[in-house]
Amino acid sequence: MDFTNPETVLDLRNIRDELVRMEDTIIFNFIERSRFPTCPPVYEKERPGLAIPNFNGSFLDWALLQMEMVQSQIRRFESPDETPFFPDHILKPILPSVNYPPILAKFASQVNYNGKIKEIYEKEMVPLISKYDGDQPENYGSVATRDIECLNSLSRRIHFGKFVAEAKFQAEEKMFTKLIQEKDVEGLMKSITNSAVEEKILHRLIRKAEVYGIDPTNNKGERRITPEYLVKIYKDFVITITKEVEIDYLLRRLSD
Ligand SMILES: C=C(O[C@@H]1C=C(C(=O)O)C=C[C@H]1O)C(=O)O
Repeated sequence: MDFTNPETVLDLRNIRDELVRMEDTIIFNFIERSRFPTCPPVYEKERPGLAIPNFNGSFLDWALLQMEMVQSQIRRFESPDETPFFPDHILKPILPSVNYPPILAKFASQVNYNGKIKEIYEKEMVPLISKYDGDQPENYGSVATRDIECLNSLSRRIHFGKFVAEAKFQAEEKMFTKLIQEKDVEGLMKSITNSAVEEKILHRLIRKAEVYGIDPTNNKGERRITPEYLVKIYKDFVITITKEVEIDYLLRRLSD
């Protein structure tokens, strides 16, 4: 997949191959996060002892914002597959523009589900992937660093739904145009859903969690990530929100 060559990006086989590859990134980021407890103060706004001057947000919010401000200056968010959590705060790149050819509709950057992704990650995923429910102040920096890696990999995977939607729209433009004009959300959901692909993903995740999630030298049988939790995260959140992105993108597509 080469973002300077739109044909390679809008080939659904290439997109699905990239989604498979992203599974490994997400699983290994979860494994790294699973070394630490939940550390609730990291996610609390204006937590006493963690208060950051002149900033209204949590310790994680502050760390994520700083990271995005730095990475925006090295051109990260020029890439069509990167979506910021703080779009109003990214800075002008210090590198010359790559001038990627247009791949998605002009409104694509407005389809941003990072607020929802971050809320679900903090409330639903962190309790499932953390070592235990507890606090470890000496590791707040490590926890925020791991969380940022998890959030970025989840965001890229879920917002790939825009490429999936564009590829599907171009492959069946007449059918999707009718559904969009009729604002038939149910019909759109039915048309974009491929249950066989989803089932294959969930079965593969179980195998990957069984293989990656256990230290073969660990004779206590301790797991670093459970297959059940990984399937729940993908089924209830990752795939579900990816399809919301697809529908949102398609409902706007005729405005391009
Ligand atoms: C991503 C696609 O669209 C839908 C979403 C999927 C997912 O998020 O994994 C998988 C299949 C489809 O139901 C696709 O068709 O590959």
